[in-house]
Amino acid sequence: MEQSADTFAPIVAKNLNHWFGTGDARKQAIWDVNLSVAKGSLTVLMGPSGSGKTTLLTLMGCLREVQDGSVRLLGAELNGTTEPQAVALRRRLGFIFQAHNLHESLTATQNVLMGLEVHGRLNAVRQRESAHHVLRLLGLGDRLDYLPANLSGGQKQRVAVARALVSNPEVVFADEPTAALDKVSGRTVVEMLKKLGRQRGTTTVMVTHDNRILEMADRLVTMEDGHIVKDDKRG
Ligand SMILES: Nc1ncnc2c1ncn2[C@@H]1O[C@H](COP(=O)(O)OP(=O)(O)OP(=O)(O)O)[C@@H](O)[C@H]1O
Repeated sequence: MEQSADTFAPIVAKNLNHWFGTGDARKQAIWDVNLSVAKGSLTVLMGPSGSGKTTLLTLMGCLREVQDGSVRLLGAELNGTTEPQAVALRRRLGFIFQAHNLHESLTATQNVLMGLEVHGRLNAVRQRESAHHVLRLLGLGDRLDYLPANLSGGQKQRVAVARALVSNPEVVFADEPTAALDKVSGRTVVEMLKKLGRQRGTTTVMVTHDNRILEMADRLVTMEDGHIVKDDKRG
């Protein structure tokens, strides 16, 4: 049997549509989106406010029910998936949202889901070591025991990045992860994601308006009014 690149792609969206609201208020936010994301790559979703970037990211990230069309994530079809299957799948993912705030377009439950996934594979000491290791890589080695109230916005954001990466996720979904960061820490975060892509095959899909990140992406996907209007693969 012939196997296309899609067979091995960690994320494949096909003929994906999504609506919000009901009756007269029903509005289509995603229109016939087709997207296959290669393992180990860093893909940026860009486009104007309201163009559907976050909706697409959360559909691909198993944080929103697929209404119409298909999303295959790490080999599993998300359309019609059960909650236990979704929970098992989310354990293999990392989410970096503007996480010290709640994300406005997600429900409280969806926000909590991002932080709740518990990884029981390591004992407490190893977990602590891993957490310290990632925090140090992100330049927070001297802030290990600080409470969030005593951290700056950028430091809190880097803690959120560490939280997402400590479990070695296979796919990372990030929504404006560098918005609260200065130039150097923004670059550190993206370089870390790229390094994880090279070394471990970690795949990242990121929504960003941050021009500083665009040059580091392997692929720039532009959305307008719920459609993919441009798909620029580099390298
Ligand atoms: N929970 C919701 N209920 C109703 N409409 C929604 C909901 N979430 C998003 N929308 C609508 O869907 C469309 C796409 O929104 P989405 O948040 O995906 O866009 P975006 O490109 O991520 O925008 P931004 O850059 O401002 O975050 C918009 O018209 C938005 O108003």
